[in-house]
Parts: sequence; C-alpha cells; structure tokens
Amino acid sequence: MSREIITVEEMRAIDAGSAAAGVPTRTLMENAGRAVADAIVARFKPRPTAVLCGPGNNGGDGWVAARYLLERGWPVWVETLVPRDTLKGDAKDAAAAFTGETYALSRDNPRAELVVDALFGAGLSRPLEGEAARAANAFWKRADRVVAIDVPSGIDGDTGMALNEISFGAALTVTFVSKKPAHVLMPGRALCGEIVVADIGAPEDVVAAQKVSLFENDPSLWSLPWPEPDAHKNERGHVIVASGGRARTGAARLSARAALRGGAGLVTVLSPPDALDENAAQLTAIMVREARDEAAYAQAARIARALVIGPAFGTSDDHYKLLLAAIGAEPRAPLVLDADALTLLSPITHGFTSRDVLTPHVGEFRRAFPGIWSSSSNRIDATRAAAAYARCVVLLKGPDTVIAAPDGRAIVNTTGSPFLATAGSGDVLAGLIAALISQGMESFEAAAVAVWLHGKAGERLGPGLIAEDVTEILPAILNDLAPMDLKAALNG
Ligand SMILES: NC(=O)C1=CN([C@@H]2O[C@H](COP(=O)(O)OP(=O)(O)OC[C@H]3O[C@@H](n4cnc5c(N)ncnc54)[C@H](O)[C@@H]3O)[C@@H](O)[C@H]2O)[C@@H](O)CC1
Ligand SMILES: Nc1ncnc2c1ncn2[C@@H]1O[C@H](COP(=O)(O)OP(=O)(O)O)[C@@H](O)[C@H]1O
Ligand SMILES: [K+]
Repeated sequence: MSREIITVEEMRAIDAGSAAAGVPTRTLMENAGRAVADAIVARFKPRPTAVLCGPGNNGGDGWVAARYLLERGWPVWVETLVPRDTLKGDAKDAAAAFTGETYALSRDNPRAELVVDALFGAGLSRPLEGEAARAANAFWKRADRVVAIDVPSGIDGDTGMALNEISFGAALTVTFVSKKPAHVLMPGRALCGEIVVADIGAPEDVVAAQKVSLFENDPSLWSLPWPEPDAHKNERGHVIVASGGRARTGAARLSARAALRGGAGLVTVLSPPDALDENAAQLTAIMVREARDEAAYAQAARIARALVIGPAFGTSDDHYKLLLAAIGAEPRAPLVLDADALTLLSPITHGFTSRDVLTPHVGEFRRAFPGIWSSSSNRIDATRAAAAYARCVVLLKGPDTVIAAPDGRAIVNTTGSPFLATAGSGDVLAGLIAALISQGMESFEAAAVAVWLHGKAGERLGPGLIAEDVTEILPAILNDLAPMDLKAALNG
C-alpha cells in the first residue's frame, strides 16, 4: 500500500491530471463508488442501508455505491441532501443511473441499520448546517453503523479537524488514491475508524507528478542498521546522555537505557558531580562520566556519536551555558534536544544542522516556535515550517507525532497508544533516536524509526505501561523487524 499522504489540493490536481491523461473523472467516480460497495460487502452482511448523498462528487460516489449494493441484492436506498435534478456533472450521471428508492434527507425516513455517509468529501469548505448537521448529530454516537466515503463529513481533509465541531464519525472510511492529512492527524484519524485506501485508476505518472514528500510512518520507508557479523561496539556508536543534578537523574537514565536497547554500542551518562554517586549506584552496562564545567560538555559533544540533552537537565543560567558549550563545540555530534534544553532555548533563535533533532511536545513547540504555531493550519505544516526555520529535524510529539526535515520531507506516525502519555515516555524516545543516529542513520530517518518503535511498544504494552517497560519490550519488537538472513544466522 502506498504510504504517501496527499493534500486536498494535490488530490484535485490528480483528478484533473487523470482527465487530461484520458481517464475521465466519471470513471474515477465509478471506481470509487464500486470500491466503497466492495469494502462494505466484505465487512457487513446485507442489512437495511441508507446512502446519504450530498451535492457534489462525494455524493456522486454515494449514488454509485448505492447502485452496486442494489445490484448485489442489498436492501438499500438513497437519502439526498439536494433534489436529484439540481445535481451537476458526474454526480448527475451517477444519480441518474440509480434505480432504487430515493428520499429527501430528513428525520422521517425509514430506519437504516447501516448508513453510508456520502454528504461531503475532504474539500468541505464550510461547516455542516441544516439537515446535514442534523444527520451528523443524530449519528454521532452511532459511528459503529456508519461507513464514510473519503472522510466522515464535516472533517477538513487537510487538518483532520471538524469544522464547527460538527461531523460524522465512522467505523469504516474508504478513501481514494492515498490517505489525506485528515486520515492520520487527530481527531480525524480516530473519527475515521478503519481506513481503506482504494485504487481508482488514477494513472501512476499523474500521481507521481505531485512529487509528494509526506508519508505515513512505516518500516517500508526505512531500514534499520543491523550489525555486521564482525561488528565492534565502537562501530555501533557511542551515545552520551546529559544528566540533571542530584535527585533529578532518572530521566537521563531512562534515555540512556533506551539508547543501549536501541543498539548503541556504548552509552555514557554525563553527570554533574553532585549526582555522580546517585547515577553510578543505578547503572551497570551504562557508563558514568563526571562533568564539572562547560569544557566537559563541549568535549562530550566532540567524542559522542549522538548527544542527548534535556531530560530533567535543569533550566538555570548555568545549565544554559553548559548547553551552549555543547551546541558550540566543533566538530560535534548530532544533538537530540528535548524537554529542559528546549525550554532553555525558547523561543528558538539558533540555527542547527540537519543532523540535529528537536523533540518538543505541543506545549514546548508553542514556546519554541510561537509565530509558527499560531500561523500554521495543522501540525504537519507547523512542524515543516519549524524544521525549515531551525534548519534541523523537528519531531512534534503526540498521538499523531510529526517528523519533519529542513528539506521539506515529513512523516506522520500512527503507531502508539494513549498509555504512552506517562512520565518518562518522551525521555525513552529521545534516547532511542540517539541510538539510531549513533549507528549511522540519517537523523530524520532515525527519528521516524524511533517513533515507530516507541509507538509499537505502546500498542503491545497497553494498560499499566510505565516508561521503563518501553525499553524492556524493544528486543521483541526489534526481533520482529530483523531480516530473515540475520535471524537464520543467529539460529545456526
Ligand atoms: N478528486 C477525485 O479524483 C475524485 C473525487 N471523488 C469524490 O469527490 C469528492 C470531492 O468532491 P467535491 O469537490 O464535489 O466536494 P463535495 O462532494 O464535498 O461537495 C462540495 C460541494 O458542496 C458545497 N458545500 C461545501 N460545504 C457545504 C456546506 N457546509 N453545506 C452545503 N454545501 C456545501 C460546495 O460548495 C461544493 O459545491 C471526494 O471527496 C470524493 O468522494 C471521487 O468521485 C473519485 C475521484
Ligand atoms: N495520547 C497519546 N497517544 C499516543 N502517544 C502519546 C499520547 N500522548 C503522548 N504520547 C507519546 O508519549 C510521549 C510523551 O513524551 P513527553 O510529552 O515528552 O513526556 P515525558 O516528558 O513525560 O517523557 C511522546 O512520544 C508522545 O508522542
Ligand atoms: K463523506
């Protein structure tokens, strides 16, 4: 399946480009409506079904789907938002070909056990109103009975937000060509239910002409840095994690442990003198090094393959100087800057490099990039703009984590579970990113891999998850990804 995510504008261009390349839009609509009917028949037994059709092409898809369901013997009817004789273009043709019962959309209609929402598509320009809004409210709590075409009506395809907070929710959403941002960003993703992406025959070169640089995170996008048979620990990279002072050390150790589990050959916790014993008492495979002054942080930045600064680091003026010493070291390792490091640098005025990674959650992002946050319409645009501005990889955390590179590439992650919203979970993520960078991965890819693994850990662990568990379940998840030949070699 294609992992590309296309905007509403790109979808319109593909629509027009297909027509220019000899695939009429009426053919696309026919394929779209049939794909919807196929997806329904594959999942539900025949039952009284209402197809709610809107005024545009989303409604057109609905009329086609209704026709295919009728042909397959389903008890199906159409409820139309606008009189059939006011429809235009492809939708008018599609409606004319439907021979079943048709009603005006109103609350007086026969009761349906399944509702196909074909009112509005991803390009909806204003909030639902009138009968469409009433229907959305009526079915809001019955998403298990709703199949949405393209997106649940009311959701903006580019933002995943409900206009005026009125929308449908669905158990199944069938969309076309590729997912749109609404299928991966919250709350849209949650309102879509299962998402099926149907091929409707848009020519490949027309799709390729859009030069899409936005993807849904998936192992097909990257390959992990597996060790060679004769690997040496130094080749697997040295991650250094800066610790906070006395009684503020747990976060750095979580990060360090994630770095070791993530495959770094060596991991060191860089500790202020007052926290040295505390760190040393709780570390075994991970090393501890004392750091007294700015020179020690600059040296760490020079000798590491990746340096994590931020988790419970501290936010005093002295900490700011230590952070600047690491940033200013030359040459220096890629930095993974999280939590307190972001606070110290906010609002961001520094330029970084494409090897550095900033990992804010929304609160940190707003403080780090206030102007960008307030002027962006969605998390993807905001993260892309921040990456271009700070000239580094930016990873905006959340249930729909976005990773962007300064060159415009972006990935939206859809693995995870709300149980990851727990203390220390972000510290683990920062260490994991550093682990992958230290093994030679490009920072943008390393961030994408780390978020994917972190999300999978969240899915597997579920209720009761604590941050420590995330590092401990990584071997099982990594084993599943390991190539067959590596596994065969290990098993003799
Ligand atoms: N782009 C493509 O290549 C294809 C698109 N298809 C379908 O076409 C849909 C997009 O079609 P359209 O662009 O016609 O968009 P819609 O079907 O969402 O309809 C938009 C129409 O509704 C009006 N409208 C917008 N908000 C309204 C509101 N709140 N109340 C009342 N009217 C409102 C608009 O002025 C416009 O006339 C997609 O979602 C998809 O289902 C398919 O036919 C397959 C091919
Ligand atoms: N509702 C959620 N669903 C999925 N993942 C989440 C959710 N909330 C938070 N996360 C993830 O959990 C991690 C929390 O990180 P962060 O906010 O830095 O927490 P902490 O500072 O406690 O470590 C991030 O990776 C984030 O993407
Ligand atoms: K819809």
